[in-house]
Amino acid sequence: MNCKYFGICASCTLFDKTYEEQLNYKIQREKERFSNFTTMEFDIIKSSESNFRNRAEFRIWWEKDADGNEILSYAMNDFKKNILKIDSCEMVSPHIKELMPKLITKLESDLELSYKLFAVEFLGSSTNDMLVTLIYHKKLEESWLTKAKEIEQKLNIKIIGRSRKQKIVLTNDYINETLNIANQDFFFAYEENGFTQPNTKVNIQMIQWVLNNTQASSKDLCELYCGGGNFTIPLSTKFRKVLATEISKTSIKSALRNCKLNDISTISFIRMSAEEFVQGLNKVRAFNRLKDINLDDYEFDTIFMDPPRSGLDDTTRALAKDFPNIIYISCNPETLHRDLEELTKTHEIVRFALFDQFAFTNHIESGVILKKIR
Ligand SMILES: C[S@@+](CC[C@H](N)C(=O)[O-])C[C@H]1O[C@@H](n2cnc3c(N)ncnc32)[C@H](O)[C@@H]1O
Repeated sequence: MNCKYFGICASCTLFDKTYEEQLNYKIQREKERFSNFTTMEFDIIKSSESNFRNRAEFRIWWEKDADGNEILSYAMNDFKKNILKIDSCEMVSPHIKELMPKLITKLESDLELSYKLFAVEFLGSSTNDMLVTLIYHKKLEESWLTKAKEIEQKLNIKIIGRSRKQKIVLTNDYINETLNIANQDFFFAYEENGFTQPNTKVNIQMIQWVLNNTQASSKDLCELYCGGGNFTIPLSTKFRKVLATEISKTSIKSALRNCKLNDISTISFIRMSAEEFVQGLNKVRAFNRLKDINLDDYEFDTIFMDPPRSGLDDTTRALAKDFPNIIYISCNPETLHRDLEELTKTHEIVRFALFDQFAFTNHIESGVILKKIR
């Protein structure tokens, strides 16, 4: 990657390798890790080599120049955990990269906007929508709002101001995204505080891979950890009905909005933790949140799970074993390996993919399709 901070900034831990070298290193590492389950060829989905992240967060660093003027810089940690001032980043999308210097110049020129500014978060879309969250260590007053509105208009972005117990939304708190999957446009609104996949091009290919490896079914899909419906909405085209659950209120709000945007009426989104949903489905406990859902109406043949780094808990793992088909997307190969120890007692792996969602870092996303054997 053509980055002047490569090897200094701690974000890209595999800085000493070319794109292909870092990818091959991760492929070999994961082949070895999962060799006790499968020796099949993995499907490999590559990232762009630079400018692939549609969200990014930077600290703000303050200092005085020789004339006593306040100078603002974006900052990251270096490998020794010291502050590293940066003026650009090769990981972020072209839109974020282009906006970074313009924004810092505007912020720096106005004390109302720059004073006690602590961090900046960018959330962009491939349709060029851009949400910028400015995080402060001070109470935001009406005077801040006026100034923030000015740069919102000048830079054609949406601004949110955050401080302790304060969230000020100037226009709205989401961005619009359109993903073209299998020649069909799917529409999403990504909430500022909800989970979104960081690498849009790899995300599109992950969804595509899941669709390619899912047979159209006259039965139903059960999804856990559904976020804002990133997989749910395209995948719903393959099933009669979908029941999808997720712990975050923000993500469920986003999922419901996304369903409307795509005019889909076959999905029910419920805010529940995976652990609670297992209790509800097994009728161990009654939940008010499930009162409008007749669980007996569903005839599930597939479970789709995209859990956080901690992977599945014991009860969710046990539940998954009852389904004929399991689709498991994982951002942590260690917990995926642990979960497969159990899932492969009843299911066989029929397809395995590695998605290089986090290029130049040690992280890699995996996808596994399992079918019931007994
Ligand atoms: C890796 S994200 C996947 C989201 C979605 N599949 C996507 O592609 O955007 C994991 C999601 O699990 C949710 N989550 C975390 N812990 C959970 C739990 N115990 N039960 C249900 N959902 C949980 C998070 O809020 C997050 O939205």
